[in-house]
Amino acid sequence: MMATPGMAGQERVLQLELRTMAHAGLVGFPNAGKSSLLRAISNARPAVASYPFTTLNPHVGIVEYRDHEQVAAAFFGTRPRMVTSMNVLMMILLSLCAVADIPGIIRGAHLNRGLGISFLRHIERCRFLLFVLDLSAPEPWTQLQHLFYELEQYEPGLSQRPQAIVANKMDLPEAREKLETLKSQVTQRVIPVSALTGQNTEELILHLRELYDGYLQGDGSRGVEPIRW
Ligand SMILES: Nc1nc2c(ncn2[C@@H]2O[C@H](COP(=O)(O)OP(=O)(O)OP(=O)(O)O)[C@@H](O)[C@H]2O)c(=O)[nH]1
Ligand SMILES: [Mg+2]
Repeated sequence: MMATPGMAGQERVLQLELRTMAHAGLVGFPNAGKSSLLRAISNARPAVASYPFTTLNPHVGIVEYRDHEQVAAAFFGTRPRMVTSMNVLMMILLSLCAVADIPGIIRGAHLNRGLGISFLRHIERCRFLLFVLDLSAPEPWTQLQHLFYELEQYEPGLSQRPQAIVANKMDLPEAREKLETLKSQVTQRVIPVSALTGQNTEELILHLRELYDGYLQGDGSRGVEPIRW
C-alpha cells in the first residue's frame, strides 16, 4: 500500500433548490379545484378545502395507462406458444404519466406575490400544462388571461407549452352557462369536468394520454432527460 501526502480540503457552500418534475402541471387560481382534480384522476391524495392556498407544496400523482390491446396483439399474433406467465405479466405494459398539483397562482405572482415565484418554478419543469378554471367564477376566461400573463412575465414562451383547458365545477348551474362563452373565447381544447362528481374525467385522462404520447414522440422530449417514474 502506498500513502501520498494529503492536501488541504475544499469548502463550498451550496444552495440547492428542489423543483418538482412532472409531465403535466395543473395550473390555476387558488380554489379552482386543482387538488380535487388530481384526486379524481390519480392515486394522489392532496388536501382539499374551500379556502385559497390550501396547497402550499406541489403534489405529484401518477396516472396509469394499461396498453393491453397493443401488447397483447404483439404476443398472441406472432408467437402464440410463447405465452408464459412471464409474458402475461409483461403484457400489462404500463405507461405512467406524472401530474403535478401546483399551488395557486394569483395576479402579481411573477413579482412573487403569494409566493408566486416558487410556484412558477414548478410550472417551468412541466412538459405540458392543464389550465384549470373554476367555471362558476364570474368571468373564468379573464382568469386564463391573467394566468398566461403571469407565466409569460416569468419566462417568455412558458404559456405556449402543449396544453388544454380544464373547465371545472361543471356540476354547478352557473358553470354550465359559461361553457359556450369560454369555448368561443379560446383556441385551445376545452375539457368540461367536475372534479367533485368525477363527471367527464375520462375525457381528461384520454387527452392527457395524447399530450403524453406527443411529448414522447415529438420535440417535447428531445434534448431533455426523459422523466421516469
Ligand atoms: N361544486 C364543485 N366544487 C368543487 C369542484 N372541484 C373542487 N371543488 C371545491 O372547490 C374548493 C377548492 O378545491 P381545491 O381542490 O382545494 O382547490 P385548489 O385549486 O387545489 O385550491 P388551492 O390549493 O387553494 O390552490 C373545495 O371546496 C372543493 O370541494 C367541482 O368540480 N365542483
Ligand atoms: Mg390545492
